[in-house]
Amino acid sequence: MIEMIQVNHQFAIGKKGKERVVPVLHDIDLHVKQGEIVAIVGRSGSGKSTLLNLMSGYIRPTSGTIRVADQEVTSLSEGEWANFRLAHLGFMFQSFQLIPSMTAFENAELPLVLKGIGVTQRKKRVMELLEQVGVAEYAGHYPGELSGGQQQRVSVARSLILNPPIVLADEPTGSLDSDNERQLLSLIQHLNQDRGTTFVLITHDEQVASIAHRTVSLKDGYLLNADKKEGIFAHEIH
Ligand SMILES: Nc1ncnc2c1ncn2[C@@H]1O[C@H](COP(=O)(O)OP(=O)(O)OP(=O)(O)O)[C@@H](O)[C@H]1O
Repeated sequence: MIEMIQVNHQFAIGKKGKERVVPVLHDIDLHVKQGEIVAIVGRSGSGKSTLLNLMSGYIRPTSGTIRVADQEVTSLSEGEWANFRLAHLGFMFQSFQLIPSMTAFENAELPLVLKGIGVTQRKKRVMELLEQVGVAEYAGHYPGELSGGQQQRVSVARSLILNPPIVLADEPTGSLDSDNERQLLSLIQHLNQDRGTTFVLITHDEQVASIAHRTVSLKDGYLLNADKKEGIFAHEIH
C-alpha cells in the first residue's frame, strides 16, 4: 500500500547562496501493507513527521522512490498530488485544524465539496459520520463552541468523510484525555477491521502503539526494527 525504497531526505536551510544542508532521513526502506496499522515511534527530531510528509507529498524526497496505492508518487505535480490525496489519503493531526468560521457540519463536509459531491448526498454522509463519531447534535456549532474532544471528533469525521483507504496520523491522540483517546483508538480499530483501512500513526504513546500490528522506530533518521513488533519503547523513547 505504501512503499518507500531507499528514500533519503535533506533540508536546505539558510539564505540562498549560503545554504546549509541538514540530512534528516537516510536509506529508508519501509513497506506498509494494505490493512496494516503501523506505528512510527522515535525521539523528538528523529524524522517522524518528515517521513509522514513524504508519504503525503507535502515534501519530496531528495532521492529514492515512494509508491502509494500502487502509484509512483515522487513525480506527481502539485495538482496531481491534490487529487491523489482526495482519492487515497485521510489525515489526522494533533491539532484539529478546523476552520473557525465554519460549523462542525461544514468542516466535515469540506472534502465532499472539493470533490464535487451533490448537496443531498453530502448532507446524508456528513450526518451519518457525525453520528458515528458522536457529535451529530453539535453539527451547527462552530469549533470555538466545542470542547477539545468534540473538535477532535469533527476533525476525525472530516478525515474519514471520503472513506480513504489510507489514513496518515501525526500524534492523533496528542491532545485528548484518556476517554477520548480510547474512543478514537477503538474507531481506528473498527475501521481497520471493517473496511481494511490502512493506518500509519506517529506516536509517543504506548496506548496508541499497542493497537498497531507493527511498530517501526526512527533513530537519528534511520529506520530500525522495520519488521519487529516489540521491544522498541523502553530503549527508544525514554
Ligand atoms: N522545513 C524544515 N527545514 C529544515 N529542517 C527541518 C524542517 N522540518 C524538519 N526539519 C528538521 O528535521 C529533523 C526532523 O524533524 P521532524 O519534524 O521530522 O521530527 P519528529 O521526529 O517528527 O519530531 P517531533 O517528535 O518533535 O515532532 C529535525 O532536526 C528538524 O529540525
